[in-house]
Amino acid sequence: MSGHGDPVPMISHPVTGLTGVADVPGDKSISHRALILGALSVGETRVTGLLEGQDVLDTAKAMRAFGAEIEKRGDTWHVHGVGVGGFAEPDQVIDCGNSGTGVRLIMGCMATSPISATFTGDASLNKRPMARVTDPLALFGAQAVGRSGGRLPMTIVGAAEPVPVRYVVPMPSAQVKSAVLLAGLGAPGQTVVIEKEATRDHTERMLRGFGAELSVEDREEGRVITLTGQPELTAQDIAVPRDPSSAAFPVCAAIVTPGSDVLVPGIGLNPTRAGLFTTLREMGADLTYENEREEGGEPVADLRARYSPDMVGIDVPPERAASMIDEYPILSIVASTARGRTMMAGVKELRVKESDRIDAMATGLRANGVTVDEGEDWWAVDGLGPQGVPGGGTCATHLDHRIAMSFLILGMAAQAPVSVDDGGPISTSFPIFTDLMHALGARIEAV
Ligand SMILES: O=C(O)C1=C[C@@H](OP(=O)(O)O)[C@@H](O)[C@H](O)C1
Ligand SMILES: C=C(OP(=O)(O)O)C(=O)O
Repeated sequence: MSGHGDPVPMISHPVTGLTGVADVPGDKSISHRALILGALSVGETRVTGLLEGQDVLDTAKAMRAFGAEIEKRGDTWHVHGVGVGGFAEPDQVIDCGNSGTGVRLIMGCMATSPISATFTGDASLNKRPMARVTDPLALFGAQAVGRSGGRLPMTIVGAAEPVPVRYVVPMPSAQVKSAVLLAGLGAPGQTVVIEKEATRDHTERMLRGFGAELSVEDREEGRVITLTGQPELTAQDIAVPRDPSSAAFPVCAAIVTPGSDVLVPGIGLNPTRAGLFTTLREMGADLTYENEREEGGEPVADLRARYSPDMVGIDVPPERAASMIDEYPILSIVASTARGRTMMAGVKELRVKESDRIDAMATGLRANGVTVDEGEDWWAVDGLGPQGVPGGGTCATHLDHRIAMSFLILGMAAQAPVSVDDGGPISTSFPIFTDLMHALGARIEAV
């Protein structure tokens, strides 16, 4: 359950000299998948470094409702799976809280079992589009009945005799790709998923790691992923790398706050996730990769970010969007303190996240004295230069963790404090955000 209680208004004051080491939590995408694939395996999967954010805790609860046993002992999460085809029918509604990843991946993995389940979420998740997942699940033989416009609450009746599917994903979405692949596990024969633009590939990497037969080919039609259904997945030991999407916040805070020097160790730099860091370096950020290495098959480095007073606006290449899709809110904050215009195109997916992120950021930036232009699939921020943003505004976060964290970082580098109406959702992905930023020298308070 999201457990989202009363709004938590917060204020962030201008500061200088953020310094220290920022140990950010585990990767959210990999944490969801570790629990789901553990539940679909035979044996005991052990997970360390799991993100204990509300989104992932809601996925753990859902996996228990389908029959997996999950418990934490010491620092390790133990998942006793039921095997592919072994899901039980839940006797309660599955509440995925605020999490698009949770609900869409779980719908996928139950859709080729002869069971039904009803899904719901919080006020944000219940506005988000689900037809993008239920359309391909119907091809396997599953049925979905939800609210109008394909919204939650929604019941999925799994296919009793699933057939394999060949599906071209119509939008750049790792959640849709993953839902189809997870459904493909329960269907006999080969399921083929084609994506025109590469999105985060954790599902493919982890399915292989759990023993599935899966191949990926780059062809003219796109990235062609072929999965052989009905495998026996084998339990694994997983060390979850730290989340680049969470690292983005202390990294960007250091870049915009005078006198800062922050080390963010052990960050996964999978190329399908690292677009923000490339973009920041192109804008002139003093951001270096130290101690580059491989961990669990993923490239990892310690990120060192220092105050960067010579940042300039750039055109962010649209083909980079999928590799930094969750980072546009915080990029727009950095852009507001750079010199010149930053153009962000090819980003209409931002309109269907926890909030309409273009609208939420544009409105909040304007309330703090920044000029923003926008169209359906693009937006542009006119930078005011270092310490040039007046600040002083209050920003609506619309149950969106990334909007809340982004504006709290603006407050550190603006001329006057910046407020958010609700910092509560931060705990969905980055429960230690406020403590971690305080340890670096930030001044964020609940008001
Ligand atoms: O697969 C995943 O773990 C995710 C995919 C992305 O969503 P879309 O697939 O909707 O782009 C991203 O925004 C989300 O935070 C996590
Ligand atoms: C979009 C996000 O998550 P989800 O889609 O899982 O709610 C996010 O964390 O920025």
